[in-house]
Amino acid sequence: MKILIVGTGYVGTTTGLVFSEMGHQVTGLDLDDNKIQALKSGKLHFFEPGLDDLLSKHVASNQITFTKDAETAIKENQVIFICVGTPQGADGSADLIYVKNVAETIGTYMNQYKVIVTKSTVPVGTADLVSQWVSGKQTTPLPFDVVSNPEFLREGSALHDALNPDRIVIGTTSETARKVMRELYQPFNCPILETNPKASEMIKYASNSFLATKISFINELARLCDALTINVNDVSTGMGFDHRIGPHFLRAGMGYGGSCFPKDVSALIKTAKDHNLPLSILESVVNVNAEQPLFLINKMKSTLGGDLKNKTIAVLGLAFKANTDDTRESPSLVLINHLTEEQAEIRTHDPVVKIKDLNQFNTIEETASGADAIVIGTDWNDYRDLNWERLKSLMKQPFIFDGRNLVDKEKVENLGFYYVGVANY
Ligand SMILES: NC(=O)c1ccc[n+]([C@@H]2O[C@H](COP(=O)([O-])OP(=O)(O)OC[C@H]3O[C@@H](n4cnc5c(N)ncnc54)[C@H](O)[C@@H]3O)[C@@H](O)[C@H]2O)c1
Ligand SMILES: O=c1ccn([C@@H]2O[C@H](COP(=O)(O)OP(=O)(O)O[C@H]3O[C@H](CO)[C@@H](O)[C@H](O)[C@H]3O)[C@@H](O)[C@H]2O)c(=O)[nH]1
Repeated sequence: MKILIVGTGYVGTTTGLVFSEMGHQVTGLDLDDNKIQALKSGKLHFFEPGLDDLLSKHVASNQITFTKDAETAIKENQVIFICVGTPQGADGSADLIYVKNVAETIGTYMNQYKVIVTKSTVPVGTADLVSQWVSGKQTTPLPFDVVSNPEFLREGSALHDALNPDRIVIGTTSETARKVMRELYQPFNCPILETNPKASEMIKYASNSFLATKISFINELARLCDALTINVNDVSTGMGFDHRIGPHFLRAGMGYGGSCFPKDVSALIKTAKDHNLPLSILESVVNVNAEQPLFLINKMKSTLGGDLKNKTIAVLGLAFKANTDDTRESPSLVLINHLTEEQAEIRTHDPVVKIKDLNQFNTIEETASGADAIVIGTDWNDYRDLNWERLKSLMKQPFIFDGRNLVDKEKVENLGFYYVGVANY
């Protein structure tokens, strides 16, 4: 099949490469010239393990090509995937400006029947809006169908997740489009749910919101565990053995971040408010998440003598989680903001992310030099087993605040560190 992917970010690039791998002829379209130039030369413009090999392979064989030419790309492809961003708007809703722009561009240039597939995360009712936006730009009425096909991949394991999804959701009312989607997903060995566009759109928000709820649940419980000196990791493990609960997304830490959970939970809350049906559980999920970095800040204050003014804090990790260069809504950056408000001196490190103006150092040793405390901000494997003896000799005071419960507490305590995790006893 000939497939057009509009938006070559984390989702679009991964999706395009997975379809290339399945033998389809893929075109990636983006407005951003830098991204297109990089991708054309086989270079990934973001960090995502494993994806660069697949990119060079399929660029070399021409199984995937990249362009900025929307008109030609739309005319030449019958199946079009919309993979552009849907960031959080000022009122909490998903901003559909990029989706609208793509839909109108398709309407302007389409020359024959198209299957328009929305992979971006979009609120309930967007499939109807996409139809209106496409029709609104057509000068001669041409047939098309809109399909909702949400994406569930995670950054850091995007390729694995896209190749091995837990499920595929196809939301359409068109038999023709359904057949095309079935053929496209035929090689995948997972449940395929066929439903209408609205249910499909809701499944995506419900899934992310439920996962965020699990995280806020365990984070709030961690605060109680901490007060009772109970190891929350043991509690998660014990709960997780119950199949009805499951072991995943019960890791206590600094709260969830990233380009999805914060904005998607917020968008679902806004949808509910618009229908006068407040989602009180999700509102609490957001509140707990906003408070969570303060748990660590308060621990730091009480441990380091009441306040953090002029204390030198080495923050290890800037990405919102391990194995990505994405810092959108990163809990580590939220923590750094709090530390800055507390007038702490901050030194930072990340194996992949480079941010100007963040007093960043290339090595962990440099970052820790003269520090009153090390904070683990991201669960990078690189920080799991450090040369703690050496770091201790470089630090002013041997304090570790582990926002991810990553470090071996016993080991560092035996080396003379004072360790504080998130109810990690
Ligand atoms: N990142 C994830 O892990 C993930 C997972 C599942 C779903 N999603 C959803 O997928 C969507 C995309 O997310 P992302 O993280 O890949 O975003 P991204 O910001 O990495 O990429 C979006 C791309 O779209 C391009 N773009 C914007 N308008 C365009 C236009 N009119 N024509 C062509 N290109 C255009 C941008 O230049 C950018 O390269 C969002 O709705 C997101 O919620 C993301
Ligand atoms: O037990 C856990 C699991 C995750 N997190 C945090 O939660 C956030 C999100 O993590 P994760 O879900 O692994 O990353 P994303 O790439 O944001 O993926 C989520 O968001 C995507 C975009 O919608 C969806 O496609 C995925 O299914 C969904 O997992 C990160 O800050 C994690 O550190 C925790 O604090 N505790």
